[in-house]
Amino acid sequence: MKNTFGNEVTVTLFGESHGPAIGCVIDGLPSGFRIDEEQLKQDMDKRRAVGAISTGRHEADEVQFLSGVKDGVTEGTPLAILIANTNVRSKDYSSLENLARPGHADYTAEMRYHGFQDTRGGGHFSGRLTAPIVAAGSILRQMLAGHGILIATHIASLHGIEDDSFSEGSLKEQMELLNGRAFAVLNESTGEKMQQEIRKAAESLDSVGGILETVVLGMEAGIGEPEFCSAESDLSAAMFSIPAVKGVEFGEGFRFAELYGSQANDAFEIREGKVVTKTNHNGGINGGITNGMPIRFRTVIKPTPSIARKQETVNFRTMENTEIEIHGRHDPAIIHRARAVVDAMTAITLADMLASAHGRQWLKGEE
Ligand SMILES: Cc1cc2nc3c(=O)[nH]c(=O)nc-3n(C[C@H](O)[C@H](O)[C@H](O)COP(=O)(O)O)c2cc1C
Ligand SMILES: C=C(O[C@@H]1CC(C(=O)O)=C[C@@H](OP(=O)(O)O)[C@H]1O)C(=O)O
Repeated sequence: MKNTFGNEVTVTLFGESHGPAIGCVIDGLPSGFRIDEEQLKQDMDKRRAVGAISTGRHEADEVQFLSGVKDGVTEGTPLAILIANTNVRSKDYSSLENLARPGHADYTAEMRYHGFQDTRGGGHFSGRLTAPIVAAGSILRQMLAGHGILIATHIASLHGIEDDSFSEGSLKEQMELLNGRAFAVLNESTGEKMQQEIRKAAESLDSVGGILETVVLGMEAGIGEPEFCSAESDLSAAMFSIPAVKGVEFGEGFRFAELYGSQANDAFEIREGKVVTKTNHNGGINGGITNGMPIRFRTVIKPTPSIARKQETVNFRTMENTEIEIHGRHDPAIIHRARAVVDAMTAITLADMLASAHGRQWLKGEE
């Protein structure tokens, strides 16, 4: 099983949705970093399910440190995080046994694990496994913040409803605003419409998806590798590790296809003694290496696969065609919760890249 991400700083995930607990082990951390547990709780709360726009499976998502932390300070040894599963309802899955939920991982899990997988609540494939990712990401994001690196994500669009765009002049203020919001939109009245759209989908026994847009400010130039471990490859590998992510694009992304080179290029200039670009169509990365401009990428989150409508499927043990009706507790949209996971995976990836360049102790603010 390949459940470890990273090189210098690694995060290993474990657990199943209906097991006793889920968690992760973070290795390669610097020693002597004081974790802001209040900030950690706020980050966990951004992913937690609340209200009618999320799954009815509400959990406290309380983070327990099993090792690697003494008196709130990292020891530099493996930091093990445990989050208890306290609200499982496994009977929801008894009528679904051996049926492949369309869009979910039940059939591929069967092919990969030969009948020994636990598919209840999505098993190891569950969105639930993103809770420890957010915990690990929060700790690393706190370290990056000490170096002036700021990460923020908004719901750029949800089922066709578009949020306002980031504006170059007030990027930092917009990012701070987003990080303080439970529902990550720049325009709150658009946010209301999006939440209405999620409730509408749930009422019609359906689900919706959308696009998340992430910006990273304060990332230095010169980080990354030219080909295989390019900044784009590492960040997209991180994004594709998040369940329900089906596409990632940097800068103008697929819109580059419609542009001339003269429109796609970012002209350079010297501003206050620094090399900058006048535009940022390339999303802060050239040749796989950061260029010091804000990193900008978009991630598409598909509609939740488990919907209550009747669907066609198969029983993969009896090899018969059949129909499936899913009556459990599911998110009518994943996107507003996935935003915290995208931020976390961004922090994990950038912390790993920076620790590879400068050494792990640099992360806590030492050269
Ligand atoms: C935060 C979060 C919550 C999720 N909630 C659900 C859910 O309630 N029901 C569901 O069927 N899938 C949910 N998913 C998505 C599935 O886990 C995912 O679609 C499935 O594992 C198949 O993987 P794939 O979509 O990447 O191919 C969630 C994902 C995330 C990130
Ligand atoms: C519990 C969470 O989401 C779960 C993700 C999920 C899936 O298939 O991904 C299926 C559901 O699990 P259950 O059927 O046990 O309620 C969701 O509730 C969570 O994200 O914390």
